[in-house]
Amino acid sequence: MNSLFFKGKVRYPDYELNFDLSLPGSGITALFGASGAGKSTLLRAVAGLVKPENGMIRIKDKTWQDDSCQLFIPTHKRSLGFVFQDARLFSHLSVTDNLQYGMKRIDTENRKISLEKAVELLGIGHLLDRMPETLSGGEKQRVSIARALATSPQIMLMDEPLAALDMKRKSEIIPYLQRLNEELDIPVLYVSHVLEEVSSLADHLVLLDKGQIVAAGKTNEMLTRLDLPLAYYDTASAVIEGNIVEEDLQFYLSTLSFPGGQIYLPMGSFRIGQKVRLRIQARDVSLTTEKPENTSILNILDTTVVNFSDNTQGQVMVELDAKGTRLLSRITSKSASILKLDTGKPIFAQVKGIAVID
Ligand SMILES: Nc1ncnc2c1ncn2[C@@H]1O[C@H](COP(=O)(O)OP(=O)(O)OP(=O)(O)O)[C@@H](O)[C@H]1O
Repeated sequence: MNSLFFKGKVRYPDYELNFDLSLPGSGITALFGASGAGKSTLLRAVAGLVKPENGMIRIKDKTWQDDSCQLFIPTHKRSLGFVFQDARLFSHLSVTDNLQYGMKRIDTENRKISLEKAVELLGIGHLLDRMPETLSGGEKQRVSIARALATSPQIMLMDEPLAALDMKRKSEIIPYLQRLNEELDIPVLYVSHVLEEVSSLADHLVLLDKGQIVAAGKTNEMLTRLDLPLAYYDTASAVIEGNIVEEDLQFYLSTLSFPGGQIYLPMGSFRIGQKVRLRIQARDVSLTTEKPENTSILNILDTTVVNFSDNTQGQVMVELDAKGTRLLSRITSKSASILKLDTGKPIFAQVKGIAVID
């Protein structure tokens, strides 16, 4: 039973959250939605901090709540690591003592992640003797994540862990979260309302709105679905994953291969074989029916039109298929008319800008 299963209803005087979700038991799953959508409430229901009605909360082979047999495991007996927006470290304890505090509560046989491993994964070895008040916001948050990890939890629950940090600190922490995801087999539920954060980190995405689950699925499929609002954000983008297969020292370019083709990237510090995730914004993809020659745009992908949106203020969003990988392109409706856009039509996607995520 390698999956997560959450079902139930949480009722407040002016609000109701309904959920019935089956999610993969590994990777980062983002709970995404506007303020008040119910993301934190769902996380709290998983943690047992609120008790959903008709509830079922199952983490792989462990059942934490099953109302059909009056089972409810209280929060302190659930093996979970909770990370909040503010780090909530014990101010009178050093970093080491903060880390040990959580760990000591776990029986020796259940300690699967050593303190050293948690310290190494979050890169906080140089901070161990410091007191929390001497740490930056980003450092505090890394300690707080390490403290949660050191309890060897069956699941990590993160409630907007980067929200209190500025952009620079955010981008410093994201690689640690990615590493944690690659190296440990602990599922993470990650609450966020920032699309870029979700597309950088999440393998799966649950979209919530006004207490309802709108849709759930793999991140790129969700980002590029034209029937969901994510494709209409100003920063709407697709996320692709591939491997670095070649380096061109003359032109200082690396080639990334993914199922939909090849992409050239500035060489940077990639190594051959490295897995790389890229974000391609819809506004950076233009379309042409003829394969362009003599163009300064290096990345041209062979695609098919899957679907396109109605004309909204002169703009059309186009969903493209590059041999199984979905991309988005935002063009003007005049361009759509010139291109005689139609579903199933083969078309070349010219990618003008790419952001390397990791
Ligand atoms: N203890 C409570 N009592 C009454 N209403 C509550 C309680 N906790 C949350 N709510 C309401 O439930 C709704 C969902 O809140 P929740 O915090 O889950 O949303 P969210 O999606 O996490 O939003 P945000 O991004 O603003 O944190 C809100 O309308 C909120 O006012």
